[in-house]
Amino acid sequence: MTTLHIDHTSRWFGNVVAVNDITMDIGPGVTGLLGPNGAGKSTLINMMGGFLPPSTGSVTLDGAPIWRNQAAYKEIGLVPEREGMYDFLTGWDFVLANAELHKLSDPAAATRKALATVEMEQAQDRKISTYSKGMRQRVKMASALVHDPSVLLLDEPFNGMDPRQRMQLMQLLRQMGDSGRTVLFSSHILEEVEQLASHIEVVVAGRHAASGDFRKIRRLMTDRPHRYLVRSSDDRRLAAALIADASTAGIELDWNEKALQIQAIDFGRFTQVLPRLAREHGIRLYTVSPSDESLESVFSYLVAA
Ligand SMILES: Nc1ncnc2c1ncn2[C@@H]1O[C@H](COP(=O)(O)OP(=O)(O)OP(=O)(O)O)[C@@H](O)[C@H]1O
Repeated sequence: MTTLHIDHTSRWFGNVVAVNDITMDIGPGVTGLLGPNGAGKSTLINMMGGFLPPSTGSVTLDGAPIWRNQAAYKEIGLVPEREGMYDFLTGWDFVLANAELHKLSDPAAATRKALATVEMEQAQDRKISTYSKGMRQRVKMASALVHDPSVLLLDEPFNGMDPRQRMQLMQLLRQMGDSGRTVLFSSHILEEVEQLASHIEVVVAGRHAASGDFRKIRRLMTDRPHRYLVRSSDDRRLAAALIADASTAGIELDWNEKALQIQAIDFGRFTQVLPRLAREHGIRLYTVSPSDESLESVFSYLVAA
C-alpha cells in the first residue's frame, strides 16, 4: 500500500493562504485533483512531492513525513506544470540526469526503460528545443518515472495537449493506476477528470470542497440551485406565476438587464414549468439563459454545501 495522508495541512506564502486546513487520503489507483485556477492544487502537489514543507499540519507517505525524507523521495515521481526544461539537452540526457541524481545502479538501463514507457525512443536523441508540447510532457513523465516510483504526481498534465496525446497519456496513467501505483493528477476540467479518475478530490480557494467518485461529484454540481436570466413579454406576470411554484426559490427584477433573475432549486422541474406557465398566461419568452454557469460559481456552491 502506498497512501499519501494530508492531515489538517495549511500552506501560506506571506499573506496568501494557498492551502487552508486540508485533510485527505490518496491511495492506489488514479485520483483527480479538481479545482479552478488558484485553488491551491500546485501547492498541494508540491507538498506531496516533497518540494515544499507545509506551514502547519502534516503530509506523509505511509505514515512517514515527506519533507526532507530521502526514503520517501525514492517512492515519488513528480511531473510539474511548468514548461521550463533544459532545452539544449536531448531527451535522453534529460532523463539520464535524473537517473543519476537518484544514484540508480544502472542509470542507462533505467533511462531506456522510462523513455520506452512513454514511447519516446525514436526522438530521444533530439534536442528538447525541437519537441512538441506533447513530447516535452512525455519526457518530463519519463524523467519522473525513471526511478520506478510507486507514487506519481502530475500537475495539469493535459494542458495544451491535442486529443491524441491526451488519449495516450490517459491510457498510460490508467495502466499505472491498474498496476497498483498511486497516481494523482490535477486539472480544472471536470470532463477530463471524469474520464480518467476513479476518485475525485475537489479543492476551491485553498479549501477541500468535496470528494467521491465522478457520479457523486457530477450530482453535487448539477443538483445545485441554478440562476437564470429570463426576458419575456410580461416579466411581472411571469414572476407572479413562477413564485407560486416549488421549483423556484427567489425572483428579482433586474433593472439593468431589464429581465428577471430567477433562482431555481429544482432544475428538472423548472425547465418544464417555465414554458408551461408562459403558455398558460399567454406570455412570450424572449431569453432564458443560465447566469451562473462559470466553473467558479459551481465550485463556490460546493464549498458552501
Ligand atoms: N510561491 C508563491 N508565492 C506567493 N503566492 C503563491 C506562491 N505559490 C502559490 N501562491 C498563491 O497561492 C494560491 C494557490 O496557488 P496554486 O498555484 O497552488 O493554485 P492552483 O490551483 O495550482 O492554480 P493554477 O492551476 O492556476 O496553478 C494562489 O493565490 C497563488 O497566487
